[in-house]
Amino acid sequence: MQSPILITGAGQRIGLALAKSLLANKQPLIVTYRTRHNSIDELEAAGVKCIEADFTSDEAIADFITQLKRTTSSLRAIIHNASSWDCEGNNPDFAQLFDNMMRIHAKVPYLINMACAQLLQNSSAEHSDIIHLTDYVVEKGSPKHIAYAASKAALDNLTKSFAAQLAPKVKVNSIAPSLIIFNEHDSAQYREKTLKKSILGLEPGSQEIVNTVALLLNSHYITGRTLPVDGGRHLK
Ligand SMILES: NC(=O)C1=CN([C@@H]2O[C@H](COP(=O)(O)OP(=O)(O)OC[C@H]3O[C@@H](n4cnc5c(N)ncnc54)[C@H](OP(=O)(O)O)[C@@H]3O)[C@@H](O)[C@H]2O)C=CC1
Ligand SMILES: Nc1nc2c(c(=O)[nH]1)N=C([C@H](O)[C@@H](O)CO)CN2
Repeated sequence: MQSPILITGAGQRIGLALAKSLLANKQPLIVTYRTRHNSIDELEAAGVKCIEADFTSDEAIADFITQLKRTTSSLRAIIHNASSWDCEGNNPDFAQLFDNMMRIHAKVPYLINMACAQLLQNSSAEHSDIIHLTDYVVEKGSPKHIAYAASKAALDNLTKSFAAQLAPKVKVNSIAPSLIIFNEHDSAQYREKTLKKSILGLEPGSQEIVNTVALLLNSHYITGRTLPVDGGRHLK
């Protein structure tokens, strides 16, 4: 029996695309969701263990970990996807924003990884994986998303530490996307400006991350690294 893969924040967009792709390959899944999108009903009907988790406090994180450990004794992989793309322009309470960004992007992955290392070791697969979804802005910062970028940089650093600590059984890597999919509310002006930020100039869609996750899951020799998925944005 294959050990399940855990995906956090799988109710929509990239996380949901990852869940659907892995499910299509008969991979057992456990997902977290905050909002009960219709997609969660569909995943549940398809046999996915869906755990409600709004990671807004240490207690909520601990409660999720307790539920997870009641659900499985092993894990093939953990994909830390849950994220909030919030910014200083939307939040005058910078202290609260900073705490929220650090919690969802660094504290949640840190605490789950610390608590679940043995579950990953228990997998019957040759390797287990932790995959952190970071962001291109780890490389250069982001003047309009300062706390967000710093929190993703913290997550990037966790990749290196956990890779060293959990080798050789567990590989730990980051995927650092730039634009993958726009949000529904993004204006035509924002879309045009954003597409010009990379030298490939396109909105690739979630499949690009699905492919990158598959590459990492099938690798036997990549760990402690970041795979950039950014259309050559660094060359602009
Ligand atoms: N989309 C893109 O172009 C890019 C994405 N990335 C990264 O890729 C990953 C996936 O991106 P995308 O699909 O756009 O992500 P979303 O912005 O759609 O968020 C993913 C999920 O995270 C959940 N979430 C947010 N806050 C919390 C919380 N406090 N507790 C629990 N769950 C929470 C959301 O729940 P709910 O459904 O309730 O809102 C949502 O379903 C993210 O880590 C993102 O930072 C990086 C660069 C570009
Ligand atoms: N949690 C999220 N993080 C990010 C998103 C998003 O929609 N949700 N979007 C981006 C942008 O696409 C950016 O990469 C390009 O403007 C970044 N992070």
